[in-house]
Amino acid sequence: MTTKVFIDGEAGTTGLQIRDRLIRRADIELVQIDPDLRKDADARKAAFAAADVAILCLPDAAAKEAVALSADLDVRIIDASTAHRVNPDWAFGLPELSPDQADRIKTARYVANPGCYSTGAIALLAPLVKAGLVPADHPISINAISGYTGGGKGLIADFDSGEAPAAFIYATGQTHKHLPEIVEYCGLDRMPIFVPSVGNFAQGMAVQIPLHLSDLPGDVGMGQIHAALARHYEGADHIRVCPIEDQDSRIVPTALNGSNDLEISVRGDAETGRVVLIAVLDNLGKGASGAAVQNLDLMIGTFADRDAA
Ligand SMILES: NC(=O)C1=CN([C@@H]2O[C@H](COP(=O)(O)OP(=O)(O)OC[C@H]3O[C@@H](n4cnc5c(N)ncnc54)[C@H](OP(=O)(O)O)[C@@H]3O)[C@@H](O)[C@H]2O)C=CC1
Ligand SMILES: CC(=O)N[C@@H](CCC(=O)OP(=O)(O)O)C(=O)O
Repeated sequence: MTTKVFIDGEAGTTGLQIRDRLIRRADIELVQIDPDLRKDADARKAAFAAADVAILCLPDAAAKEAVALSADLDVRIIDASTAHRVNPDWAFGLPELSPDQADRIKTARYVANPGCYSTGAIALLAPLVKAGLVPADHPISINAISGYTGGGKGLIADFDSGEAPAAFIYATGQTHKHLPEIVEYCGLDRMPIFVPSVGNFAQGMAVQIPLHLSDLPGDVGMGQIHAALARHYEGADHIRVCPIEDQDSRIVPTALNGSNDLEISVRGDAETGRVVLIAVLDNLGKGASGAAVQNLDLMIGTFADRDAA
């Protein structure tokens, strides 16, 4: 039996990539909508009614509207937007967050995909806070560089037209929309300082968290930080922790483009405890479309279980 999937916002940056990932799959049937009616409430409601799962690749307001439109229908939702990420009625779509998170996603009606920067920051920090190595109130700084597709059609147009500078730093006012989900799912009591930037490359990103280990309680070493992360992600299909022996190779934000993978490096000087944790991922892969398909696959597993029962 095929699963019927409606991608609401299919013509956008995230939607197109999800479509590319699903179009050739024999177990998926895409529910199509007339492109001219893509913002028409009745046409979208009919598409929701025809689908088993809908993936929302829309601005926040349109995503909320989609949830209202489909509330009384038998359709499960994956939302790529920021609208529902810290809503307790939604499962957070990072299956590697904890041992039971994948099961939560499998059975949820509503799944909220993490943001691209958040995926990197949470992957780096949440296991360390949970292990008690980084206190919840520790002063955390997060620096990141993203490819310009992270800004959707608008930013892509700026770079395509040559109007954008080679790189820029933004959101320095500390109100970036990913901060609430980073605080929530890392288990932090204190808002980090977050400094994102964009470079003149289409996709890929690196998220960096510097740590002075001497500021952490106890006598935490770089090896302990690496071991805690390696233990947390042991057996994960899409998150790898690089060997600690590699301290010299360049870290390249575009290295995982086209994949649904995320790679963690623990770099620094073990002697002085000046360490930087780095996550590399494709903002359109594990940071958006790849993650949505990973969550869809978990949810389809639920359908398969139900059909087999
Ligand atoms: N790009 C990225 O790296 C990531 C994006 N996201 C999130 O995914 C969502 C989509 O982002 P992205 O793909 O980048 O954005 P885009 O701007 O590239 O695409 C958004 C799409 O939604 C459509 N749309 C807008 N309003 C409506 C509406 N009311 N009804 C139906 N369709 C509508 C747009 O159509 P039209 O152009 O015709 O207006 C467009 O096709 C956003 O919430 C974004 O924050 C999440 C993770 C990463
Ligand atoms: C480069 C760029 O502009 N990036 C976007 C975040 C991309 C992303 O993850 O978007 P969602 O949170 O909507 O999922 C930004 O900083 O707003």
